[in-house]
Amino acid sequence: MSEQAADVTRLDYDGDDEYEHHGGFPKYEPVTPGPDWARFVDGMRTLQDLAVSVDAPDDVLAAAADQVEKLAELLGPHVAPEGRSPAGRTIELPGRGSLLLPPWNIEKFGPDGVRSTGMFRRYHLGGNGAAHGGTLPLLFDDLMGMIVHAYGRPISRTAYLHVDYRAITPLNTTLAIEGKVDRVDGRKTYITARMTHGETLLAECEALMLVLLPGQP
Ligand SMILES: CCCCC/C=C\C/C=C\C/C=C\C/C=C\CCCC(=O)SCCNC(=O)CCNC(=O)[C@H](O)C(C)(C)COP(=O)(O)OP(=O)(O)OC[C@H]1O[C@@H](n2cnc3c(N)ncnc32)[C@H](O)[C@@H]1OP(=O)(O)O
Repeated sequence: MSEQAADVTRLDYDGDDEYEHHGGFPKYEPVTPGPDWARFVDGMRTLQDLAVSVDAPDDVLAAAADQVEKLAELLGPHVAPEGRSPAGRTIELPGRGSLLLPPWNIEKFGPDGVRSTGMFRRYHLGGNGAAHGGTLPLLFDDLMGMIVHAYGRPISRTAYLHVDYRAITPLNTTLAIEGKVDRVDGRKTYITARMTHGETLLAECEALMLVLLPGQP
């Protein structure tokens, strides 16, 4: 892997210390990139699905690996510090344009809560057709972050996230996730959320989010 790709894990590699902070977080602002960004992210999601599902002959894999290496070379020089890539900041795209996040769309965003709908895909398969158990806390954790933000509190850290799995979560089916702030106590924000498939409750979640102290990582 190139040196540029390794830089993804460094938050300050360009030496820029002019961010505004929530605790130690950089300032995140929504962006509206051009249509090629949406096309790129969508294509990468298809590749994620394929990468975990193909059983291809060696010559096909060799050709695919060649192209992947070329793509990494093309993109490597364009790595940006945290908070500067459109990934995670393109609100109108599924998963805010971040491949880390499942491709869900925000439908409601306000002080009375956040709701989003979407589906888990082959990439998120756990076993026997159901979503991997780890993908639900991922989605819930991100939702909690958005709920805190929508409530008007500074970006906070998850102190705990408790998930109760109530029913098997299907793939390739539109599901909903919704949550709201239950109570605030100083730095502490208590939030509850649920994931549903129509009338069926799939999972419930309770979280405690803590406002960070100045400079806290
Ligand atoms: C990206 C957006 C761009 C576009 C913008 C627009 C839209 C987007 C909207 C929003 C943004 C979306 C997403 C947000 C982005 C990021 C979210 C990041 C979320 C995370 O990145 S998540 C990572 C996993 N998370 C951790 O990696 C935490 C590791 N951990 C710690 O960093 C510390 O542990 C910490 C800070 C949690 C606490 O440490 P600390 O020293 O500050 O505080 P302390 O321990 O004193 O606790 C103070 C009081 O909380 C109570 N308390 C604490 N922990 C508790 C527990 N577990 N259970 C019960 N009570 C607890 C104590 O009992 C005490 O209570 P009391 O005051 O009553 O005594």
